[in-house]
Amino acid sequence: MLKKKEPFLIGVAGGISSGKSTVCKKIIEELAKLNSQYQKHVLVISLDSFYKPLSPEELLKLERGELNLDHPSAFDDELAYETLINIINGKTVQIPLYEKKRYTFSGETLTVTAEKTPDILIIEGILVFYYPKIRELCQMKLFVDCDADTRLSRRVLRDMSEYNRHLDQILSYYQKYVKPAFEEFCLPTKKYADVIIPRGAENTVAINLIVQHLNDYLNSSRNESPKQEINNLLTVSMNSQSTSSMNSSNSSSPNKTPSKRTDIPYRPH
Ligand SMILES: Nc1ncnc2c1ncn2[C@@H]1O[C@H](COP(=O)(O)OP(=O)(O)O)[C@@H](O)[C@H]1O
Ligand SMILES: O=c1ccn([C@@H]2O[C@H](COP(=O)(O)O)[C@@H](O)[C@H]2O)c(=O)[nH]1
Repeated sequence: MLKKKEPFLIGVAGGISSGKSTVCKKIIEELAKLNSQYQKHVLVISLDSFYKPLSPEELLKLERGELNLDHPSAFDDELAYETLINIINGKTVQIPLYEKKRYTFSGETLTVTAEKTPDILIIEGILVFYYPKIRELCQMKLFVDCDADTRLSRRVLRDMSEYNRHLDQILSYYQKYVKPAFEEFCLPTKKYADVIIPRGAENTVAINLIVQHLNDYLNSSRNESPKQEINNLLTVSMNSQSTSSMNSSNSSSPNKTPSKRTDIPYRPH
């Protein structure tokens, strides 16, 4: 068997509740529709998996609404970068799954082995394009655009119905941290996007263009054997189902490699 091509890395950024996870799922669904004998594996990782664990003191601060989880310092971007590099290099990695509701890791991990190296790897999160090393690793950068009112109303609904949070707590946290962090750290990264997607997954024109580009890339991956068919959409995230893994497929076709990336550092075991 010939060596498998390294994964094509897509970054998906956008404000809170802008529809990042939904766009990822839609891309996966549409890719799967372009069905043929070559099964393709798409892995979605959430930047949530790289939240820095909170100490008991920090948890108390969070309870008092005094800890900013929307700030770049809340994430271990170096660990996120190394994990992406290791997946790209076909190393086995453990990705911890995060539970937003409880502000902590679930204790479960997703193991990505060399055999399970994806054809397409997606990293999604509010600050994916904030960190230069992660941003520069992405071969396709998508920014999901959504107005602030819609995002806030979705956030209120989610936090109240799924996380049992109180309205006054949600709104004060939003005003104090979420909105300023969006304006200072997330929105300015929109300029790095290759594609800005208004209306998120509803934007079928944008989704179809993206899927077509990915399908061209997948069709150029001729140096591999057909993979076994796995289940369609295996959701592994404990929060908003943002870390998910699935197979899609493509037909055989021409050799075309849209990849821009040439300098992936090699990380030994
Ligand atoms: N285009 C859309 N139209 C209507 N509702 C949407 C749309 N995209 C996402 N949603 C809903 O908004 C909420 C947040 O979407 P999600 O994809 O989880 O956002 P994010 O990953 O950016 O936090 C979910 O309840 C989702 O079903
Ligand atoms: O434990 C946590 C960590 C973060 N959050 C909030 O989530 C949003 C970002 O999530 P999206 O899915 O991208 O909308 C951010 O505003 C954090 O404050 C949380 O609720 N719990």
